[in-house]
Amino acid sequence: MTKEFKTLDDFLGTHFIYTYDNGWEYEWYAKNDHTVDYRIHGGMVAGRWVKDQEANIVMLTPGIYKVAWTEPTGTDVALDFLPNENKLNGTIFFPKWVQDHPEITVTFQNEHIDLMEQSREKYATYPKLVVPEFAHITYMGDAGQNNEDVISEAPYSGLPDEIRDGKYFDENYHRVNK
Ligand SMILES: C=Cc1ccc(O)cc1
Repeated sequence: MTKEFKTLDDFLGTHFIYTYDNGWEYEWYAKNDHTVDYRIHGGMVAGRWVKDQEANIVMLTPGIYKVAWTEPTGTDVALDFLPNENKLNGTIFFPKWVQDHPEITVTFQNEHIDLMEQSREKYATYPKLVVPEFAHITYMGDAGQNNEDVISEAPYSGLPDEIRDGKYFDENYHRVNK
């Protein structure tokens, strides 16, 4: 993808893969102006995936976007995307229990919201683990808004490469071999 990002509409519907400087690899989709989907390929909670997370999404100035949300786990996230420079800055604020029991969160969260809410009550919130990192964007795709094929299955080894190699989506940004 080579377009220059100027407006909020340029950002909405964009699908990203990026690697944080700490090595954590994330895949994230601006599904619409208030919703995000994502999949985690590397890092403390690799294997986790989420659809239809409500988020606040704004353009700060042409081509620079801020996204923030709070999760059922109690994890808070703030991302600043500079897609024209292939980079972003993200800060993740993990409650202590996610650091202590990451395996509880490594699932398709949408089917386990009750477990996330029970766990955030049962275990410790503090001290939080704050992870502020820059990331390098390794893939950008124009998926269009509300495309349910973008994040539609659990992460697996090699998936980011399939996407980057153009083997995962067809010309209409639908998943191949579905
Ligand atoms: C905890 C979720 C999350 C999703 C995307 C990202 O870049 C950082 C955190």
